[in-house]
Amino acid sequence: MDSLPIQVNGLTRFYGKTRGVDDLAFTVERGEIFGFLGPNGAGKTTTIRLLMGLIQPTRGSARIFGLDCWRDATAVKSHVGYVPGDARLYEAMTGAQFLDFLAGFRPGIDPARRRMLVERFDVDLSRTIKHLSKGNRQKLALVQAFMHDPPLLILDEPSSGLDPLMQRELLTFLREEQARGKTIFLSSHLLYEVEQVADRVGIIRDGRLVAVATIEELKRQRTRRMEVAFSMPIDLAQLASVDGVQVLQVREGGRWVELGVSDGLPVLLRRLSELPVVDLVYAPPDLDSVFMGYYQRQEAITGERAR
Ligand SMILES: Nc1ncnc2c1ncn2[C@@H]1O[C@H](COP(=O)(O)OP(=O)(O)OP(=O)(O)O)[C@@H](O)[C@H]1O
Repeated sequence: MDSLPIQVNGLTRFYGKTRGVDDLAFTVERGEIFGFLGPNGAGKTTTIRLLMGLIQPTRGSARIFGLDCWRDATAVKSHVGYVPGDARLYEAMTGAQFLDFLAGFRPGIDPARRRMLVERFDVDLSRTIKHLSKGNRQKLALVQAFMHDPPLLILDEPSSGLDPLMQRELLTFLREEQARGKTIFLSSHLLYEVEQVADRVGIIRDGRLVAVATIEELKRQRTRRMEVAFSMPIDLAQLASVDGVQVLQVREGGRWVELGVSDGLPVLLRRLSELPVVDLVYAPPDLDSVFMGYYQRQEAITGERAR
């Protein structure tokens, strides 16, 4: 298998008149973790369903290891571990029966690997699936995707429903799989999650790819929000003069400020340490600030052209 794990070209899918995704183009290299980021309804699940050959493109193509995702869908599936966004499992089976059932289609599964995954993700195999909580179903969906040890993992919001501890465990596991040479396509609407593991990200909004960037580039684009409360009004100039810091809002007569931090955190912290801080919230990086960065840059480019 010399071909790229994923190669997408002009990929377009409409649902009647509704745009699912429009003219997507990107590749995923062997051995990388590629984050696929976008808000709800952006087109992540549509893209993944096209990759898995579950729906047909309106135009364009998607290839996995050189195979056409629609025409060669059966062959594609044997190379991929897939966690669907809405894990619809066989309700009447127990977890163990479900894994046995799937193993029937995928000969050669190593029982030790299956046991390791069940333990690691702490899956209760004895209960009927319809009686499992959302998180426990999700964990079972992870085990079935990783069980046959495929070279490519396609994961549609795999951490949804998992508690924070298990979310972290999943990210650790993905890094280990990458170290074993696996390629991972990870969709998420959580920037801070993707930032922890991905090498590159594709950002999708309203069905269109806004950008493909390395994590370093992405981090340069985004701003994080910080709220700081003080015991008395402060001189804002001390904060506003830090490079990479913007004062977004001031309330309570200068005793509460909201800052946008794109750079300069160490300098900012030194300044704050000299001020009468009583409380501080540093929000996780969010997707909106990334979009803002890209739109501002886009406007700057188009503005320059118009001049
Ligand atoms: N079966 C369908 N029929 C009609 N429209 C659909 C269908 N599936 C998706 N869409 C539409 O396509 C667009 C992209 O949806 P998609 O589910 O791919 O987004 P998403 O990024 O996965 O969002 P979420 O995170 O909410 O699952 C949305 O406008 C959605 O309403």
